[in-house]
Amino acid sequence: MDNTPTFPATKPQTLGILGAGVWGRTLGQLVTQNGHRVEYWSRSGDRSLEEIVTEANILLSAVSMKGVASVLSQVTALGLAPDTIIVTATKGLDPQTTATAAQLWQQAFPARPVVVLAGPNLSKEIQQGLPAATVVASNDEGAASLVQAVFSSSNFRVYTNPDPLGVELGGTLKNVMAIASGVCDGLQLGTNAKAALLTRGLTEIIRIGTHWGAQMETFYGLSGLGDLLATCNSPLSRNYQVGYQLAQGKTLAEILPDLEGTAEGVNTTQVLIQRAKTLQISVPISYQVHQLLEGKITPKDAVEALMLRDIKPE
Ligand SMILES: NC(=O)C1=CN([C@@H]2O[C@H](COP(=O)(O)OP(=O)(O)OC[C@H]3O[C@@H](n4cnc5c(N)ncnc54)[C@H](OP(=O)(O)O)[C@@H]3O)[C@@H](O)[C@H]2O)C=CC1
Ligand SMILES: O=C(CO)COP(=O)(O)O
Repeated sequence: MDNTPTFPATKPQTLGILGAGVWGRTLGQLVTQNGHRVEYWSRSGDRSLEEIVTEANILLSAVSMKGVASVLSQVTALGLAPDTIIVTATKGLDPQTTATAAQLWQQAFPARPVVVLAGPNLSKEIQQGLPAATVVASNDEGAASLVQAVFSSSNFRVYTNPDPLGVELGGTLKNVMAIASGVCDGLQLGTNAKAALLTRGLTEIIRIGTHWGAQMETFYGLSGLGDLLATCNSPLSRNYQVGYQLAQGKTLAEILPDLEGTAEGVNTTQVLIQRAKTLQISVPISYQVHQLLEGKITPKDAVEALMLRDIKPE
């Protein structure tokens, strides 16, 4: 029996990748290896956004959250070809609206398929060709299947999912818990503490996500638990690095300039607390991370505050 893996055949696609940062270039590397054409757009690049948008069958945004609204308004002004599919790989919350990136893209292009790509995807490991898996989620099954075919390879196993909000929130909210995990390891609190933190952190993510309208089961998948485990247990994670260095006594102003790329969890925490307060959702771990990022408490204060909360059933 021939064990050569067979992947869904798809004719060569042209991907326009917005945001030639760490993740954009890593994703571009994956699809180039699969025989597809990639054109990058970056503010410092030599290709115009119009050129990239015009040529793309698939327009993939790997822009960090702080830039999504600006890029989106430029793309909206240009317009898209009728059959262009939008993929968003951003893991963040918009500071102005608290919306996710996919929600902003879908609001701007209501009749067009929007696919969310998220999973346990530390870029450096993927750049080394190490095996990984991810999820592509959309309300449009055909669009998700096409993106699945474009990215699938022997090193990158891609699953589809019909809950784009749950997939995106899993990847977004885990970054808050990654900061907390970095603090946990930076204070050398041990494996028991880390296990308790991740377990309660997943509960908090599910509470927020289902309140937001996502499906509970999505958070037990690759984009939820999977990405939580990868990000919270790796010094490759920028968000983990933020927490670890805060535990060592550094300030955010000292930490952020030295990071490679963007630690989305800093902005996500700020926006999440704002939204949780309005909606009165209990987010004890996120709240302590916020207090820490604001410089209002020390890492040890945060741990003590969580341990001394009123006792309750699990
Ligand atoms: N790195 C990783 O391991 C992973 C990252 N992600 C997510 O991908 C997203 C990007 O992360 P990452 O690539 O690491 O971050 P980087 O900081 O390396 O890249 C961010 C990109 O966003 C672009 N950008 C930022 N602001 C603007 C703006 N105002 N206008 C236009 N472009 C802008 C930058 O463009 P320019 O080049 O023009 O400056 C840059 O290409 C984040 O949401 C992250 O959570 C998801 C999975 C893995
Ligand atoms: O999203 C990621 C892994 O899935 C990358 O995590 P960081 O943004 O914390 O580096």
